[in-house]
Amino acid sequence: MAGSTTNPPLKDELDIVIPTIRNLDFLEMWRPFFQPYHLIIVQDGDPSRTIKVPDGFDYDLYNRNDINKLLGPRASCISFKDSACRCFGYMVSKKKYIFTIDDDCFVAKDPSGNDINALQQHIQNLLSPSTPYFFNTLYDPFQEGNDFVRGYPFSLREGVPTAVSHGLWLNIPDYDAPTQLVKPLERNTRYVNTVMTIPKGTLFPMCGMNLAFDRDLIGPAMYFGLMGEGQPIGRYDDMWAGWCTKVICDHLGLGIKTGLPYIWHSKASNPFVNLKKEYNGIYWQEEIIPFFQQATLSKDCTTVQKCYVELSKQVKEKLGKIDPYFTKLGDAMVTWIEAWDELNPPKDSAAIPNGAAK
Ligand SMILES: O=c1ccn([C@@H]2O[C@H](COP(=O)(O)OP(=O)(O)O[C@H]3O[C@@H](CO)[C@H](O)[C@H]3O)[C@@H](O)[C@H]2O)c(=O)[nH]1
Ligand SMILES: [Mn+2]
Repeated sequence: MAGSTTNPPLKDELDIVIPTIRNLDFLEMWRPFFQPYHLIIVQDGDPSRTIKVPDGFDYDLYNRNDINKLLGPRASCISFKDSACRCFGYMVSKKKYIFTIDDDCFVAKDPSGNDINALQQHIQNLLSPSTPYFFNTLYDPFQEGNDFVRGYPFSLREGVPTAVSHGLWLNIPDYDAPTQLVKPLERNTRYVNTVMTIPKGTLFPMCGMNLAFDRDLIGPAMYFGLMGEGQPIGRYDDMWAGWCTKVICDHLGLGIKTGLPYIWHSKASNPFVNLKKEYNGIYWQEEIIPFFQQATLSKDCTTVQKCYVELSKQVKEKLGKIDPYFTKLGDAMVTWIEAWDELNPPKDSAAIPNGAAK
């Protein structure tokens, strides 16, 4: 195990958010990298269960009683019995950056056999610009030992601020249930040493298990929707957040990167249980994707909150006809923003509303 980082980057500006229904022994493997940072643990399921956190970590733990107490009636927008509950951690954080990781994700090794400090790579991704307007064929021009290739317009080489860093996974890939059922033994052994900006106008399937983002730039868009108990859909929490986030990033001129870092995903969840959770999503997304591909936001939408509320109206209007669920979801999107703004008032009257692009 690599030695702990002597000078942890963004130590006081980043929270690590972990949704959990398990114990948190996985933190032992991450200790050298995570110990300097504050953890926000969102305990899902039965609040009377005690989740044991290994000694030596600085953390806040929130269970369902805490969520209900803090948000009151607005707690209805936070999912129960689904990893979507993690977005509560994004809302209560007071830091500029968030890294979220699942409790069955461990430290992976790079091809040289070194432990990968996923957090450090995410921070590097977030602190360097994105290039959504023109594709660099040598991939991330800001990566050490790389640059823009011939023909890349110099007027575009400054790039745009990076709002999201989407990491990947070795071992158990994030497959949907049908794929998992037909390929139960498939493991991802491919380590691709690159980071890419997702081009403007292109959606992507955002996975929440190894994800980091800039709260000030895009936080209010990171709502993981209504999933789990009482809802007709599950395991589309991160997908929904990713589609809303990408439309808003494109509108506000922000970037999203995918690729490094890798984590080692250790546990395959039950494909039959997953199929029950996903089946509506698999069917509905054939209409949801065109909705997001065609979504446009007016020029008055100058903050993430305004974009998000505008999007919620379109969700109700255009997706509400698929199923009443989307009307409920559209309302929950507004409740989320109300709760976000109540917990995250602008720092001072002159400040740009939280979540607005600088
Ligand atoms: O009801 C629940 C179930 C799980 N959690 C916590 O959420 C993460 C992910 O759980 P798990 O590893 O079992 O799920 P996967 O099928 O591997 O991954 C899915 O979860 C999402 C990504 O995070 C996405 O939908 C899929 O990739 C763990 O930390 C569980 O402890 C929960 O809080 N509540
Ligand atoms: Mn998992």
